[in-house]
Formats: sequence, structure tokens, C-alpha cells
Amino acid sequence: MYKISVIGTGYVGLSTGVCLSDMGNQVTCVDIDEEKINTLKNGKSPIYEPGMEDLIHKNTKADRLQFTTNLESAVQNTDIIFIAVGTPSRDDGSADLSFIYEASKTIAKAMNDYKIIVTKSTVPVGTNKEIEDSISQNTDQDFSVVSSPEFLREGSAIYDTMNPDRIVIGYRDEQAGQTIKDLYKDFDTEFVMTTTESSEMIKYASNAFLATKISFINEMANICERVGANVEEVAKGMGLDHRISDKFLNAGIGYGGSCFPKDTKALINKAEEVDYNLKIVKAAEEVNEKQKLIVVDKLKEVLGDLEGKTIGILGLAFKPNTDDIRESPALKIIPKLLEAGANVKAYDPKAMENARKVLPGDVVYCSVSEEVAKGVDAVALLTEWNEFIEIEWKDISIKMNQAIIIDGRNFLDVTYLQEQGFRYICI
Ligand SMILES: NC(=O)c1ccc[n+]([C@@H]2O[C@H](COP(=O)([O-])OP(=O)(O)OC[C@H]3O[C@@H](n4cnc5c(N)ncnc54)[C@H](O)[C@@H]3O)[C@@H](O)[C@H]2O)c1
Ligand SMILES: O=c1ccn([C@@H]2O[C@H](COP(=O)(O)OP(=O)(O)O[C@H]3O[C@H](CO)[C@@H](O)[C@H](O)[C@H]3O)[C@@H](O)[C@H]2O)c(=O)[nH]1
Repeated sequence: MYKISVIGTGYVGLSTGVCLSDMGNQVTCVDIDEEKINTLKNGKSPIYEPGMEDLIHKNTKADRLQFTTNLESAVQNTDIIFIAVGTPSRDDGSADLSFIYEASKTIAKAMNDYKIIVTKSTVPVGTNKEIEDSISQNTDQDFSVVSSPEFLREGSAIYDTMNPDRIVIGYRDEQAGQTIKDLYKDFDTEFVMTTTESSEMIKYASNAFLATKISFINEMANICERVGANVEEVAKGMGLDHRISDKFLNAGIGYGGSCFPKDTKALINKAEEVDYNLKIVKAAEEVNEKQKLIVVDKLKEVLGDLEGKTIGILGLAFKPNTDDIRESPALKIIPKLLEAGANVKAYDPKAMENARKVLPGDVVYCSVSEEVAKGVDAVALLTEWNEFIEIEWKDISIKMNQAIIIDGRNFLDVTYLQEQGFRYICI
């Protein structure tokens, strides 16, 4: 049993803290956001993540998990400190590391004996070394810094934390690296024991590769459309080759979320810093930006001028099973539709509260998906929530001005929809 504190209660911090406590460790989760900590103290999760609240209840009840805003006392009462604060994009694409350095400084000043500090946040190559330097400038205590990037996906954060494909541990101090490995000794997984620099690069290279894979299949989709091929069948045929694999070959309106857009930008920025032109990742990003707006182009193709037309949007989150809307394609598509003079009605099972805070005020939010269809000229599906499959499309078509569906995620059953009289357009 280890005494652990986790700094930051976002997707990564909360999943790390909750899972480490479920594994029998004593865990204190810390955040500077009092509202989040109060929510957590009341047994609620500040983010929508399947299974999260159950684990919060179970482990707080077992007295293994607590929440606080007091970073100093959390540091003093624990031996291993995970940093899981945000590393958002700056305007130039570089990673904003101010939360990392702020947290490192506070940790250093509070340290009362030897600590292992583990960086879970995604940080550019070289940052762990800088964290080490920053801490040693602010303490006389002995400590080790270990890099252990996180690979969880939102929407399956608990499952991914408990069942990782690999655990990467970058270290300078071998014993500290082994201690972190020991934390996960019950996991049946591969451990990559490496330097902090390689560990940092593994995270960025993985995200950049996955983003590139998505942009690649989206470009294939765009060619397929022009030559009469079906990208779904092309992806299936490609994916059967084990060297390619069928994962991350779903064509659609591009990737969003809090990681791929920000991490590709940060990697490009890092490459520029060392005088290297990262052509492939730049192209992946460029393709992705264009891909998001394909829905608008398709709506214009079928409806002509969008002025005065009403569009129903199904899905606002950047992917299903999350309420996260960071970099969601919906945030690009909806303003474009409004700019073109269209009226927009929208529904998302979990993300409407977050969307309301950032989308223009003239979007009309609906309480159920069926309401979105009433009186619209077309429905555009932007997130593949399972509940959209169960919609009684037959009853819906009669409520629409025109029975047109643009499926931005190639998700719905084309044969069934065409049988119901829909004009079905996908990617
Ligand atoms: N979201 C994901 O799916 C995911 C997956 C893998 C890696 N990552 C990486 O993990 C990091 C965290 O991502 P996230 O989405 O969980 O972040 P987030 O932005 O959702 O949450 C970060 C939290 O840290 C808190 N915080 C900031 N400074 C603090 C301080 N000094 N003390 C205590 N709390 C502080 C904030 O209040 C916030 O609640 C990022 O680097 C991200 O790139 C994210
Ligand atoms: O075939 C695919 C797969 C995904 N996406 C899109 O790609 C984005 C990202 O999806 P996903 O990777 O499932 O979600 P994230 O939660 O952003 O997770 C990614 O980013 C995290 C943060 O770094 C990493 O930890 C994860 O390993 C990595 O998958 C979403 O908009 C998806 O709609 C596609 O368009 N096509």
C-alpha cells in the first residue's frame, strides 16, 4: 500500500486517483478548483465518465480516497505525488506548462522528506528535466521525478486505466522507476522502462500517429466519394492486414477532443524549436481542419442557400460517452451554419450544458433527440451516441420539412433509413 496524492482532478487525475485507491492505496486527490472538490466530497463526479461515481463511492466509503484543495498537506502526508494538471495549447501551438510549474513549485515548497513526483500530464520532451530543475531550486529535500504518460480515452477512462495496453515509465533514478512499476505489479501488461525523454516522446508520437491515421482514412474517404468507392469497405479491406489493423479507420468529420488537436500542435511546435519541419503531422492537422466542415458543404449541396433553413444537430460532444466538447467538430460546424443564416436546433445526451457555455446564444437546445427533427430541413449527426440508433426514424421523417440526414460519423443504418424514405448522405 502506498500513500499517494494526485494533483488535478480532470479526466486523468480523477481516473488515476480513483483507480489507484481501488487497487488498495491511500489516495488524496487535490485540485485548486474548490467547486470540483466540493462536488467530489459530495460523492459526485465533476465529469461524466462511465463507472466513475461508483468507484468514488466505493473507495471513499472504504476510507482510501479523499479530496482536498490543500496541496501542501497532501504532499506532506504522501510519498508519491502524481501531477495530472492541464497542459493546454498556447496561441502559437506550444504547450502551456504554467500549471505544471505552478504545481511543481508548490510541491517543492511543501516537501518535508523524500518524494517521488510522477508526471502523468502530457508534456513536451525535456519538461521532466525542467520539472526536476524547478523543484531542486525550491527545496533542499531529496526527490526523484518519473515520467509516466497517460493513454486513457475519455468515455472509457476507468476501463483504460485498469486495463492499459502498456505502462510507460521514464526515469533517471532506477529505484524510483522500479517503485512506480511496483505500483502496477498486479497489471498484466507490458512495461516500457525508458528515459524521461523517450517516455515524453512516446506519448506525443502515439497521439500524432493516431491523428494521422484518422486524417489518412478521411482523405481516402474524400477520394472514394469522387471515384465511386465506399470508404467503409476500403477500411475493412485495409484493416484485415494485421500490420494496418482496423482500429482508428473510421472516416468522418475528423478528430476533436482535448488531446489530438493540442498534442499534434505541441509536437509541431517542438519540432520547429529544434529546426525540424514535421510535414506528416502538419498535413494531418490541415486535413482535419477541412474535414470538420464537410458537413456544411454537404448541407449546401442538398439544400442550396442555407439562409432561413433549419438544421437539426444530433451530438455535440467530440465523441460519445463524454460530456467533453473541447475541440468538438460541432463547435466549428454550428457557427458556420449560423453565419450562413441557418437556424440551428441541437441535442446531445450529456454535453448540452457545456456546449451552451461556448456556442452562440441563438442555438435552440432540445430535451430529446426526436424534438430536433421537428420542422427541420435536414438533420446532421455529429456524434455517434448509441441512443441515436434507437431513434424511431420512421415517425420522425413526417415531422421534418425534408427527410434528409447527413451522417457525419457513418453511423446509422443506410438501408433502413432509405426504406423509411430518407435521403441519406454520409462521408
Ligand atoms: N483528457 C484525456 O483524455 C487525457 C488523456 C491522456 C492524457 N491527458 C493529459 O493529461 C493532462 C490532464 O488532462 P485532463 O483532461 O485530465 O485535464 P483537465 O483540464 O480536465 O483537468 C486539470 C485539472 O487540474 C487542476 N489544476 C490546475 N492547476 C492545479 C494546481 N496547481 N493544483 C491542483 N490542481 C490544479 C484544474 O483545476 C483542473 O481541474 C493533460 O496534460 C492532458 O494532455 C489527458
Ligand atoms: O477511427 C476513428 C477514431 C477516432 N476518431 C475521432 O478521434 C477523436 C479522438 O478519439 P479517441 O482517441 O477515442 O478519444 P480521446 O479521449 O481523445 O483519446 C485520445 O487522446 C488521449 C489523450 O492524450 C489519449 O490518452 C488516448 O490514447 C487517445 O486515443 C474523436 O473526435 C473521435 O471521434 C475518428 O474520427 N475516427
